Formats: sequence, structure tokens, C-alpha cells
Amino acid sequence: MRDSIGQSAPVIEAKGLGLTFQTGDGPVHALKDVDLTIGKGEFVSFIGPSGCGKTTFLRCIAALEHPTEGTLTVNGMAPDAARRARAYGYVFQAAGLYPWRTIAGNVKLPLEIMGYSRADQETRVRNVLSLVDLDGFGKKFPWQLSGGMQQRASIARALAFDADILLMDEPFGALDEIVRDRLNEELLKLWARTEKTIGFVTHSIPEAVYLSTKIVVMSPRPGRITDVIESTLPRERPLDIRDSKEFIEIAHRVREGLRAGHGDEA
Ligand SMILES: Nc1ncnc2c1ncn2[C@@H]1O[C@H](COP(=O)(O)OP(=O)(O)OP(=O)(O)O)[C@@H](O)[C@H]1O
Repeated sequence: MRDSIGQSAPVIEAKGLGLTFQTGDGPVHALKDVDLTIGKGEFVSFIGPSGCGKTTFLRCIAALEHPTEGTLTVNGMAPDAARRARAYGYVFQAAGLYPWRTIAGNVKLPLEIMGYSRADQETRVRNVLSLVDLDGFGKKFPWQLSGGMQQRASIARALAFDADILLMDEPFGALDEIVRDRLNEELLKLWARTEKTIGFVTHSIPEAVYLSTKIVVMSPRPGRITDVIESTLPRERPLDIRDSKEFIEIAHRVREGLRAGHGDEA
């Protein structure tokens, strides 16, 4: 099914991508010389210290920022066009659910804005809530759910309109480790079921290694890619795979990449 991923058409392609912000304190090179290809159905993590441009890269894909150098295509289109074609769903670190809306009401919101019919909205909300294991929670309000459940609801909201790309910016960063482990497992299952292409920002080496088919290591000033690691782990990943030799080797390479990036900075 997915064993030909390496050869699949690029969903996201960056060539010589750069973004310099002009600030009162002078230019900030948030991204420089970024070359990256993401194929259909890949799970790509971005890891690196604060300020290395992880969020900026995700925001460029989402057309929330505009590169000042190079080219970027999303589903073969300019990011603005891909955005209009609703190519992606975006999940933020904070679940960002409206407290006055029920869980179903929150998940439904993008569908209302996009003008889906009432019946279609109901069906989609039911389906995506089930996908993230929140069957029966649609009538609850966000404050009645745990932090992990709220984050699952925000993933459901991003999945509601069938975008084939899911962009996730540190979605589990604020959760405790046990909850995070469980959500990592669930996210892998969801990815296997939906065959989405996922771009995932994290600060956690184990999370990046556990989830990804490809790990992009970045370093700051200027924000750039220092290593791209193709994972050799099987796609089926029980949590205890984290004790395997292969996992530990990949984690070691990520750590070395992060350390090297820090060295350059000095
Ligand atoms: N709108 C902006 N205006 C000016 N500088 C910005 C802007 N957005 C980001 N930057 C700068 O660009 C650099 C990259 O920021 P970015 O948020 O992409 O990093 P990050 O790797 O996601 O960091 P973190 O892990 O802390 O979220 C930083 O130096 C940041 O201060």
C-alpha cells in the first residue's frame, strides 16, 4: 500500500526556500536554503531548538507566511492556491476550542464556514469524532474534557473537511508523558487509517523517532535543515519499539544532529 512512498509524487516540495523577517532590530533569517521533498502519505517530523524555523516552515506550507527566496509547492500548487483548495488541516499546540461551543460544535465550525450542508456536517462530525475515539462526546463542552481529549477534538476539527495534509505544530507539547504516549499511538493508527501526509513539529526526540517516516533536523540562525533521516523502523510500531536497537540508533543520530547544529551557532 505505502511501500512505494519513496517514489510517490511530492505533496510538498521546497527548493532553496528562505524567509527573512525585517524587524526593528534588523533582519531575522528564519529560514535559509531549505530543500525538502515530502511524498504522499509520509509522516515528517521537524525537530530543532527554539527559533530554528520549524513553525515558520509549517506556516509557509499553510500560506500563513510568504517565503522571500526559493520556491514552495503544495500538491503541485503555490501555497496560496493550495490553501484556497483546502489542502490542509492545521493543529496547534493549544487545542483552541471555543468554550461556548460543544465539541461537535467546534468540530463543525470549519464545515459551517465552508458551507457544507447540515446533513453532511452531522455525518462528518460523527465520523471524525469516532476516528479520534471521541464517540459520544459531541454534546460535551471543552471544559468537560481532559487536555488530551481536547487535543483529540482539535485533531478531529482539522480532519473534518478531508484535507489530505495534516500540519501539526507541537500538538502534544503541553500534555504529560503518559497521555502523550497514548496520543502518539493513536495518531499513528489514525495516520495508517487515513493515509494523510503529516508535517509534525516537536521538541521531543523519542516522539519524532516513534512517529516519523522522515525526521528533519533543523538548527537556528539562520534556520536551516542540518539532517534528514529516513526512518528504517517498520510502519507498525508498538510503544516498546522505543527499546529496540534500531530506535535507539535513530534517536542517537537525531541527537548528534541537534548537537552539531548547536556547535555551528557558537
Ligand atoms: N512574524 C515574525 N516577525 C519577526 N520574526 C519572526 C516572526 N516569526 C518568527 N520570527 C523569528 O523567526 C525565527 C524562527 O521562528 P519559529 O517560530 O519558526 O521557530 P521555531 O523553531 O518554531 O521555534 P519554537 O520551537 O520556539 O516554536 C525566530 O528567530 C523568530 O523569532
